[in-house]
Amino acid sequence: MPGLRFDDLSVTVDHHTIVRELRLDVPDGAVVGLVGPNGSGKSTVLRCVYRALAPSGGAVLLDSSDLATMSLRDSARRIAALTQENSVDLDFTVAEVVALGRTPHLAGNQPLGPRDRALCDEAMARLDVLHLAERSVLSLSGGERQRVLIARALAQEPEVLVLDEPTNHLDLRHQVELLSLLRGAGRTALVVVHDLNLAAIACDRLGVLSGGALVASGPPAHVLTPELVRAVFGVAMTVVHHPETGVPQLLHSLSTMEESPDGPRS
Ligand SMILES: Nc1ncnc2c1ncn2[C@@H]1O[C@H](COP(=O)(O)OP(=O)(O)OP(=O)(O)O)[C@@H](O)[C@H]1O
Repeated sequence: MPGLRFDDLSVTVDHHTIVRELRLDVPDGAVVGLVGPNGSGKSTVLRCVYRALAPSGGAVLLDSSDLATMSLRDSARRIAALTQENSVDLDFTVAEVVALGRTPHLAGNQPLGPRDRALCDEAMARLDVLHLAERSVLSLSGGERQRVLIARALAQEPEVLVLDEPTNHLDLRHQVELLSLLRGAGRTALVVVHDLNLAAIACDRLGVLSGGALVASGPPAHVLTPELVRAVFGVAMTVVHHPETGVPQLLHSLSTMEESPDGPRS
């Protein structure tokens, strides 16, 4: 079961509590989705995993060890992140950006070895960017860049993948390919997903955040009820089940928006 564990994690910034006593497990090999409205604390939780933020209370445990007790280099070897802040503003080639994923495994200025190169090539092939290897990342489309950054995370060979909205910018085929890859990789992953239907397909379990607190967690079929979606997102949805897989999917129409006291929201 060890993987990632949030042990009463709290984050307070400027006397404002953004994440409140989060208890959630991401079991070894499982894909867990974090969902919730804008500003509910999802990215903040991820930041504590890739250590851009330190918890104000509680801890994040990796294989039962508190991340705060590990060196940054050690956790960087074990955890790869695709973040909202990831930027590729420098004029690097795709191959160079993906190679950065190997940095935590290399000593000093040690160059890439044959195994490092093979891992980078494999990651680029899996994300369908191998043909772009020599292109400048500055010349790529948004979806191509996103795939390059995910390839970099995979090339790192992490124990845990932390992905903040990985399907952003991706077209339908690349969304499906990425989610299949995540499902098939057998790698522990914590993923922020806005699209509840994609989350239901891709994740073994979901954690629902609202106002910084975990309000539900469990398999998508247990969590994604019309009542929960209405309470957390303020939208009335119809839940149907995929005829072959049984996975829940949410249907909505604009007429199902909750009415505000002033009338329907525009
Ligand atoms: N450094 C900070 N100082 C003050 N407030 C912050 C800081 N970082 C985050 N917040 C606030 O904490 C809340 C949670 O932010 P967070 O980015 O974790 O939300 P989120 O669920 O990922 O949102 P979204 O779906 O919009 O990406 C927001 O209201 C945000 O404005």
